[in-house]
Amino acid sequence: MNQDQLKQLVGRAALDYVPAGQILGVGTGSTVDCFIDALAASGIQIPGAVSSSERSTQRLAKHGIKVLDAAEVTRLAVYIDGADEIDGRGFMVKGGGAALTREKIVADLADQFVCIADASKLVQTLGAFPLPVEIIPMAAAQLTRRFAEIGGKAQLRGGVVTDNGGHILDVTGLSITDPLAFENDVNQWPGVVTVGVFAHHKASVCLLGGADGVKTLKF
Ligand SMILES: O=C(CO)[C@H](O)[C@H](O)COP(=O)(O)O
Repeated sequence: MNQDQLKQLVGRAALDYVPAGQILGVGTGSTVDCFIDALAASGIQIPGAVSSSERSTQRLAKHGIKVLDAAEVTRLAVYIDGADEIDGRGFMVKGGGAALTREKIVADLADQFVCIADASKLVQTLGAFPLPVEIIPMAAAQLTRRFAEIGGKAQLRGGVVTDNGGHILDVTGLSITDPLAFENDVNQWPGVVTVGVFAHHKASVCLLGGADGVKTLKF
């Protein structure tokens, strides 16, 4: 199976976690696109979804799935989203699709984070994938220097403006051995909107698609 087929496989597997009759949190990315398509085809009835991006909102709406504002809900049982990297403890790097801030906001509303990913996303240590950081544009130069101080090389993602009007720095050269401390630390830097380490909002479950099918990792 190629990567696209694995994404479709885990997208379908995630249907088992959809709480019928309840509002669902929906992430962003190509794996989530597969999930949204599978959800629409499944016939599972939900009253609506809280979406983490304009991209997912459009796809949900295209399928006739009602999209609710985050302010309309106080709690979600389940949030389903992809990841750029996930480690053996459920800590993740996210934001390859530039939706990390809204993803963290929707994840914060949810009791359970179901990560759907192909097996290439499972890593020993976070950091090989360039770490996305949403920033206030004015802070780009100073934040680039701050990342350099901890061994990271930050590059502005050209031509990208997030759904929130922010910019994205992609940071290479990091080895994130303590994701909780790293997230705490970088979140304090002025100009950082959201760092793409999801440690405080880690996965509860990961459905990992590989050659042998879907493996369920619980954290
Ligand atoms: O964090 C994300 C978007 O901001 C995505 O979940 C992450 O980039 C994985 O994307 P894909 O499913 O396309 O591999």
